[in-house]
Amino acid sequence: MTNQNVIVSDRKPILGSKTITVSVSNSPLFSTSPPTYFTFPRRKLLQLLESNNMVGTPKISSWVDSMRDSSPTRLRSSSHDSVLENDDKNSWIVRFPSALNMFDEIVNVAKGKQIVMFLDYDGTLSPIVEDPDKAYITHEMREVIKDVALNFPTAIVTGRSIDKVRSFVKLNEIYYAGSHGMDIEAPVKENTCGENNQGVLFQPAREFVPMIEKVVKILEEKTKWIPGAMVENNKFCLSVHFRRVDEKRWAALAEQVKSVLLDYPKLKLTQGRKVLEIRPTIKWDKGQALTFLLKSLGYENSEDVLPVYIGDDRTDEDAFKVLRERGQGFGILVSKVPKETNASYSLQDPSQVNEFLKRLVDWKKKSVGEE
Ligand SMILES: O=P(O)(O)OC[C@H]1O[C@H](O[C@H]2O[C@H](CO)[C@@H](O)[C@H](O)[C@H]2O)[C@H](O)[C@@H](O)[C@@H]1O
Repeated sequence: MTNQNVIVSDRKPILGSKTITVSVSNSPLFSTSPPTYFTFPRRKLLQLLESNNMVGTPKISSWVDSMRDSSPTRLRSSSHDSVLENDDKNSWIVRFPSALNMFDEIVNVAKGKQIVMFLDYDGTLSPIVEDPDKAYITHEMREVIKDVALNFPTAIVTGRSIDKVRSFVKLNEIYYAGSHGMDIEAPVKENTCGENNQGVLFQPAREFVPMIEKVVKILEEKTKWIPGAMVENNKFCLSVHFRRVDEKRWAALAEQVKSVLLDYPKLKLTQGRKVLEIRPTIKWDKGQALTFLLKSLGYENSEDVLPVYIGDDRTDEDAFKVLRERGQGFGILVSKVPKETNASYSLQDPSQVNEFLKRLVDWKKKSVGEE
């Protein structure tokens, strides 16, 4: 059986449907001429094609390559020329200058406009740590987010579940967009009886919750023999962490995740920082969540709004891209190393994010005092 004999009729159905139609001609396995069309159960056909090296889905080795490079794509530089690497760094910081150094320019643009603040959580408000359950924010960071929220509409946009991120942030005054924006809640308000009302605004992937729960259980079972692997249920999506897995076992982990995905064509894979993220194939991401929130706040077509999004991860690029396309507001990438990005400015780490937010609050208070 050779590659020339079997043509998968369309690439897309490989990802999305239970069966795949192929055309077959002059194959030793199916000797038919003229070409004949067959429809196969998806999983069976993919296994057959894969075992014959004939399928276009990425091989485990390319999964592992991408896991190795699992922060947002670094700028490639010549492996043998460290001067070029420095040049890359210098030209990168010129293209994406520090938001602290450019603070005056930023607030100049903000004059007379309503800033709306969007903040990613992990790697932006809290430093990246080995144990995802211990990604706490500092007291200082909590205080400054609270101040930001008192001065500007503020949302935390995260891959985590809202419950989890709320347990870290412990603030009621802000919007939360959890599960990569697939779960959006308004600030908690106390009703007349003194009870807290949590306002769910949008959940475009509600029907996926049972599927995610099932896949979490399956993956926990399938990865429990891999030391350090951890599966996190993010409600409308899930994460398979490999930060604490020995690199020698990354291929094995990828195999397990890939085998599960074959059974769930309505789920897709994305990647974050040392994490494989599995989520519904629906067209919804942090960028769409940002657009949704601006609309909910009444700024859909406003000229007088300045959305600012601060984030560190690949998934934040969807929001940076939306801002670039709107030609309104800007993204700030949190990174110590040059990376491909749609952001406009950069900050190095959560402590610089803290400083930037503080300066923004001080500027706002001062400008209100001057009015
Ligand atoms: O959108 P985010 O708020 O950035 O969430 C993305 C993922 O963040 C978390 O994982 C990352 O942070 C962990 C704690 O520092 C770290 O151990 C892990 O390696 C990082 O990938 C979170 O646990 C994931 O569920 C989110 O998808």
